[in-house]
Amino acid sequence: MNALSVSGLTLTCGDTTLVDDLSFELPAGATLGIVGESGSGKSLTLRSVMGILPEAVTRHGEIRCEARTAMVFQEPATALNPTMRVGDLVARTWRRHHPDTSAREARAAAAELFDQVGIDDAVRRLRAWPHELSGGMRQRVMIAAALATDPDVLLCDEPTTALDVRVQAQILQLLRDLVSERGMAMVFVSHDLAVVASVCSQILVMRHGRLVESGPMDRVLAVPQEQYTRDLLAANLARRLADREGVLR
Ligand SMILES: Nc1ncnc2c1ncn2[C@@H]1O[C@H](COP(=O)(O)OP(=O)(O)OP(=O)(O)O)[C@@H](O)[C@H]1O
Repeated sequence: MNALSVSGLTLTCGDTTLVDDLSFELPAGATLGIVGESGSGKSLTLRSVMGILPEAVTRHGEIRCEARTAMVFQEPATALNPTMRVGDLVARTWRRHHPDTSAREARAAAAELFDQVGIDDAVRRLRAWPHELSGGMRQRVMIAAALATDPDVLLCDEPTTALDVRVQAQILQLLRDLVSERGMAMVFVSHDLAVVASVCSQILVMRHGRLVESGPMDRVLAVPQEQYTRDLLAANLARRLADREGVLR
């Protein structure tokens, strides 16, 4: 059964085509990475699924999604409301999706979610303001808020790009654990092929709003069919090696 099915998705802004006839399917519980350079249409594709496209963008094509979706964004600093304690954000989100629960139950659920996403001393941290937390902790709060809606599909838009490499690895590990524990499907967007390869078993490569190639991660990485995918792989390897030199220097 598919959690998500996208068919002939085309997005335009005036005369400009931003995403061109994109089709893909996401089986329940599967993990799909969407990669491509900046401007290739990855974020807009996710936003189409979530139903939060910018006003100027027009959508054609069909998106079938019976499953509950939740989205995690790149910049937890801007996605979090600075005037709301992080526990209140998660408890409110929980309550919106579990309307029969009391405020006390919602708070207990928020503490439980904080615990699940690896926030230490969860009950005390409920009272923290966003600015009191590190980038990694803020992203954990955003993931807890997404989980408060009991999603079947987690949509991640470059969730680790703003984080340093060590914290990035921790958040990727957390996402891997959550996906396997909850049997959730995930679509993970990144310009970084290595990041996507570490959390997803399927890959979809995009360029200029079009599908370049897609398939099982292992096959596409081992035997890329398209020159663009080969170039992406080479660029990724070069960047990783440069990072390594930086570390060794
Ligand atoms: N609100 C908008 N109005 C008009 N065009 C937009 C809007 N948002 C994005 N675009 C354009 O749509 C194209 C795809 O953007 P999108 O953000 O989906 O790319 P992306 O692959 O996610 O890149 P990035 O990694 O830089 O976010 C780009 O050319 C971008 O300039």
